[in-house]
Amino acid sequence: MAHQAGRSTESWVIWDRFIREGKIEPGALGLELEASWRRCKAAGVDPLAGRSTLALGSAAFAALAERKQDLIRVAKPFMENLYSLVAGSSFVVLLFDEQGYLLEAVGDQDRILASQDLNLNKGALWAEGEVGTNGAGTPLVLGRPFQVSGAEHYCQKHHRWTCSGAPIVDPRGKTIGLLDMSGPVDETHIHTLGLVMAAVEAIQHELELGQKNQELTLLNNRLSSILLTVTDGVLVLDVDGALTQINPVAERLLAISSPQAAGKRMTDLIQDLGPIRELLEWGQEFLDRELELKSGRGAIQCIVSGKPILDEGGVLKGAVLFVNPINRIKRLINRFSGAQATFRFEDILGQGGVLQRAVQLGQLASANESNVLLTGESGTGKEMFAHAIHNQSERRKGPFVAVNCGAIPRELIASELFGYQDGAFTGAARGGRPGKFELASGGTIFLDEIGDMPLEQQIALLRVLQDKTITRLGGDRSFLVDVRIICATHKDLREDIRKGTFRQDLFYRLNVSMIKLPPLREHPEDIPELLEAFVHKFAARRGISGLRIDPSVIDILQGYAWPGNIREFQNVVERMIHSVQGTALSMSEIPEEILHPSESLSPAAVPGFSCPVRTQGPASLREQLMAEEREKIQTCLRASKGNMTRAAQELGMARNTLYRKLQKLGL
Ligand SMILES: Nc1ncnc2c1ncn2[C@@H]1O[C@H](COP(=O)(O)OP(=O)(O)OP(=O)(O)O)[C@@H](O)[C@H]1O
Repeated sequence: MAHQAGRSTESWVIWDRFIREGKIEPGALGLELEASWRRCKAAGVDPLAGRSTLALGSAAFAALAERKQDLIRVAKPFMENLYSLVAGSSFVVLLFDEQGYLLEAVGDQDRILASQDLNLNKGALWAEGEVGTNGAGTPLVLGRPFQVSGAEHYCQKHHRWTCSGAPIVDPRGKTIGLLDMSGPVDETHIHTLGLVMAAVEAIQHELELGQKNQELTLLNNRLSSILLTVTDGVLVLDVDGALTQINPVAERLLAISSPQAAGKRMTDLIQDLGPIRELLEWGQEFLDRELELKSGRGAIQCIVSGKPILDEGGVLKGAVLFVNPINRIKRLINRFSGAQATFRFEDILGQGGVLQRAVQLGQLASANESNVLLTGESGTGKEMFAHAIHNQSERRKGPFVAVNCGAIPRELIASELFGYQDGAFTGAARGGRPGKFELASGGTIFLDEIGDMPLEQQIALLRVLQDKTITRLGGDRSFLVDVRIICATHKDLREDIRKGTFRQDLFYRLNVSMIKLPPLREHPEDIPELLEAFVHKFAARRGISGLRIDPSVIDILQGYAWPGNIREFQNVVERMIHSVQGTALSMSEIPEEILHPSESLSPAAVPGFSCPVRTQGPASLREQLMAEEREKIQTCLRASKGNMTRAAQELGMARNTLYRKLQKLGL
């Protein structure tokens, strides 16, 4: 080590001159070292000292050690390893944090103790600004490995040392600490720095691995909690189609436990792999295909989507399947398509005998499962009755699916009712589609306008009624469907049977309970109740309260034939409420067509009209009512001596309404 001794003497001369005169021969010292000395001088570091005077208290050090526990844990074995290479040569291996606080020391205990006068204790600060140029603080300032030997140290007390330090950086490049190896100056060797750098490299690698492991564990935990919480059944497969993982939903669905599933292959769970084959062979993903899976409780129809699992190089490593039982999907479809019955028997207004008889029959029908045929003119409340029957039946929690057979093009009725299989016809959606019968499973299907159903579909419907099974278009399997059927028609089906447009056998099957809903003209006694309810409903919508109903209004409305029945009645009341101005609903709000019905709509012109015929036609009645109203207004005006505001108050109407009425009545 003679050359080291020479270098040391040389350095000491340079150091001595710098300390005394502040001068350095150009090129006498490396640039970084010279810059470090100048920083120390500027910071007022005492060159004759060198003892760390700044140290953390035990609590602060404990907190630091806890923060740095990963670094200390990872670095410690490398420090011991490094020390073992130089054991007995009075070297110590030191670990600092990024500010220069000593975290850990491994080495010759005597040597460490001997350096206590420099305060080489854990928690002591060895930053350059504290103890001058040194093997810890200076590499931390430079941000790179650096060796400081003998008189290269700024403080004289360190001149018997050689120190090699290298910063430790995390995977993102942030300095998190420093490893230093220090020993007697006569042991100075440039390879020492190399050893330290190699150890730092290994520590960094280990830290990176640790972090990746942590990230993987985190990812794994997240994946596990996703698998535990998703509402889909999830099956993870390897490339050979063996199950590697299933979530609890899939366990319940397939009625197998995770350990049982572990030994299974996909072929054990499904007869025909279908799109799963391409998924496992080519990584071809698929969405929402209907497949039949074997569960511990038998076959279950499911909607399945599959995604490949690829490695970084895009090589297929397995697949994941998302499975949903089709019944759940059906429930969702029904919920979002509004397949729910809203009305109950309490909503059906009218205490009249004919209507109440229909209500009683409806209530009887809800107590059993028989098919119901509702007949009656349009707007008599057939659909309302169907809702009420469903809502009072055992099936009230199931879906209520309404199909208007008259509104679907003939050629689509079959696919709409019975669904279709994948590829059943051009334009059919991929994966097939369930029909209304399947969607109504567990509930009620309401076939409105059944009289409009084409003959060939009547045969198919008859089969459903007989076997309680349906076959999708293009499909070869029959499904059992558990559906209650309620039909409605405004037609005379017996007449259609005679004409040959409706099948007699179907009629008898559907007609187990027949409920005939009366036209409104057959129960005019219900008009006051209906009027009051509808007035209340529509007035509330307009924010009007306490509206009186002029008795003449009821009279006129009861005298009208209502060919559109309660639907028409309801619409008329709504229009009247929209035009009402005062605090009473009077004759002037009654629409013209009710006051002066055209011949075709007059009571006598409506077939089956059977309400008591009024002695006065609506037109003369109207004249009489108008005369009454004119008289009433004139009396009021006389009493108020022409004061319009007072007269309007007396009449219970707004001033504007009174003006309008005066005009209309020709006053
Ligand atoms: N008794 C009733 N009480 C209250 N509202 C009723 C009554 N009957 C019918 N309505 C109302 O009249 C309207 C028409 O009823 P619904 O649709 O049930 O008649 P429909 O006989 O099925 O008609 P269509 O044959 O034209 O389909 C609905 O708004 C319904 O709420």
